[in-house]
Amino acid sequence: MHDQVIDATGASGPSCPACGTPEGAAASRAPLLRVPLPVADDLATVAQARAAIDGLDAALAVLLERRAAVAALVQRLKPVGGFAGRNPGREREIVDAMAEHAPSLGRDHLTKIMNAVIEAGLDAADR
Ligand SMILES: C=C(O[C@@H]1C=C(C(=O)O)C=C[C@H]1O)C(=O)O
Repeated sequence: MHDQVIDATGASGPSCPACGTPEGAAASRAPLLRVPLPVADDLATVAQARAAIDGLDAALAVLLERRAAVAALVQRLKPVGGFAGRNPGREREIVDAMAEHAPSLGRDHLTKIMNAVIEAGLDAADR
């Protein structure tokens, strides 16, 4: 297992690495998510691999729920929200940034994954 710290913001200046909130009052309210990152080469059995998947999926579920809530906020804040306000340019930027963190998945797979994530988030925001 390896520690990997991801600066999810890409922003300069001091900010919370987990949420991008600039240092200050709001940052202290943001919970942190810390998860083990399994390495496939270290796993020898189906049971070990499934346990690793279960751990990753638990973290993914937390991240996806948070992401959907923040994406729903954007729908309320921007002039045209929901599916009508879909922004392919912004979605490409998201995939490009993610591809730097996941080079072995690559842009094509990430595009498929994020398309599903974004569509499900917009659908959830609609309800
Ligand atoms: C959140 C936004 O609205 C939509 C949803 C996106 C997302 O879930 O990341 C990205 C772009 C838009 O299609 C946005 O415009 O930033």
